[in-house]
Amino acid sequence: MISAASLTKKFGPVTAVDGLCLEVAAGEVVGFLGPNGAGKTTTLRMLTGALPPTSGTATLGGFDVLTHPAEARRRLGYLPEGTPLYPEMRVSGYLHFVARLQGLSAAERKRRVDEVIDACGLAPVRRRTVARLSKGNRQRVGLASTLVHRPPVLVLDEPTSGLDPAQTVAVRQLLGGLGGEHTVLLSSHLLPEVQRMADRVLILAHGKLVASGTVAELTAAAGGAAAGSVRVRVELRGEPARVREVLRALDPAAEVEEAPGGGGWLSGVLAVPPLPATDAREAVAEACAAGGFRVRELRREEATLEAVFVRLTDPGAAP
Ligand SMILES: Nc1ncnc2c1ncn2[C@@H]1O[C@H](COP(=O)(O)OP(=O)(O)OP(=O)(O)O)[C@@H](O)[C@H]1O
Repeated sequence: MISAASLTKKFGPVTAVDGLCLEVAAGEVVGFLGPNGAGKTTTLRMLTGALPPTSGTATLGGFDVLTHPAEARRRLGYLPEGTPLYPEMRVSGYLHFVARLQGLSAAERKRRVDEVIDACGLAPVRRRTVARLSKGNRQRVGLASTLVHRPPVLVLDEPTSGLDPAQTVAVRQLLGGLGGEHTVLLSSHLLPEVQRMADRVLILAHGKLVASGTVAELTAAAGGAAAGSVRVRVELRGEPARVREVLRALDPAAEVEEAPGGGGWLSGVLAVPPLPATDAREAVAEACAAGGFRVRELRREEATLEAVFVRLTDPGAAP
């Protein structure tokens, strides 16, 4: 539904996007992650036809965004960064205006504007001018304007950026309801957001795709990449030097420090290499029992998308 082939953009000496290839299938919700300056906005602008690439092609619903812009745009709802809105217009007037630009008939406009006002929770402010809206409501108007012509493809650049936590939750819920009916590509800095909403994640660094997969696939790969070992966290009580000695027998780099709350409890984090037919936690539990330590917590630490992101986009770790 969305596809890019060898998409490249150079701004003078800066290569913002470097030979990017991607595919988003119909009905998928894909999160687009990357640190500042990775090239996310530039990519989304090229995918939507807002910015011509230096080389490569982008298609929406099978239509090349440069050679068939009208067909491609009809299928697209694009929420650019910092939604441009007309501050002096009223909410419903603005949405009618956008619907007319999208070629909807008068009857369709009336029906669709009412529908998106309801779907986006804008009924209480429909008569307000855009200038008087909160940032969260302005963002909802931006989203409503991308949905008004029922586009199958949505490209959303940082849809929750700058919102307070309550507004973020509301906008996220709104976006959460869009999967299935729409194909969504959404950029974000917020890893938990992407972790919750996206079927699949693309990670961009230095203009190149460095990872693509489901959240589960990427986190599993990150866990495995740490020398195939499993990270285990344990909270225990024992003589600190002896605890260090026992845990470091399992992992020479085990970290041991005072646990939050004090009271003589220590916290240890260690990476246990793969053991034949034994769970890493069992090995730690056995070592603690043999050391005579009292254990109050023992758990496997799952790699988070955050860890994947840091590992893949860290300049020191970048390929
Ligand atoms: N119009 C432009 N002229 C020159 N350089 C640009 C232009 N737009 C973007 N760049 C450069 O291209 C690179 C990628 O920028 P881009 O805005 O696409 O990154 P991003 O991943 O969206 O970052 P952010 O998360 O900060 O929005 C950056 O080095 C940026 O400075």
